Amino acid sequence: MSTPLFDPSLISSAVSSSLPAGYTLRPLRKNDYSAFLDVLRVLTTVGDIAEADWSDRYDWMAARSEEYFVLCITDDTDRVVAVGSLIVERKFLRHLGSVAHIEDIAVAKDQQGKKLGLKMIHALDDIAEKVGCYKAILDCSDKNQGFYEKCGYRLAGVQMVGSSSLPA
Ligand SMILES: CC(=O)SCCNC(=O)CCNC(=O)[C@H](O)C(C)(C)COP(=O)(O)OP(=O)(O)OC[C@H]1O[C@@H](n2cnc3c(N)ncnc32)[C@H](O)[C@@H]1OP(=O)(O)O
Repeated sequence: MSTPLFDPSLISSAVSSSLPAGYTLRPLRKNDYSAFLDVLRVLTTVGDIAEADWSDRYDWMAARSEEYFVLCITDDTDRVVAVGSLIVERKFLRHLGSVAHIEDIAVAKDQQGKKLGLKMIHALDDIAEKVGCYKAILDCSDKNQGFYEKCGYRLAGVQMVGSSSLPA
């Protein structure tokens, strides 16, 4: 079994124990390569990522294990069925406060509707609190607003995208 991306003790035992029988919450591991990327494809374009490039990116995140928290939910066969990330942004304001950014939430199509997305958000919220973030924020499309409201989030502000040549 490969080393987890971050300290597994940060994962809420209350959320873990509320998953359906046989499902587990755990940090991303390097050997999740194709399974993790397959779930992410439910969300958006991932592209063809060579295993060596995956490995380099994984190592880069692992070297920043107090900033990058990538979580997986696995089923009773250890298949990755849901993924989600929390990135900690360190600031000067709020007495050197930190903000948690919730990113890249995806549940495999055949596993949606089992509250796995909700549990993923609750587990990430719990990590945000444990590592001392003063708030957790995310961007989502209109069609997912209701999901995040069910997770306890509320609409606040407007997302703006720059007009530069950067792809959206
Ligand atoms: C910050 C970001 O990453 S935004 C990107 C979000 N990801 C995607 O759009 C990828 C494709 N979609 C998915 O992977 C999933 O459908 C998710 C993550 C949106 C939801 O995950 P699921 O596990 O299917 O949802 P879950 O079963 O936890 O639903 C929890 C509650 O939200 C509701 N819900 C789920 N999706 C939606 C939605 N799009 N709109 C409104 N309500 C929703 C459910 O009905 C449920 O309500 P209930 O408690 O009253 O029964």
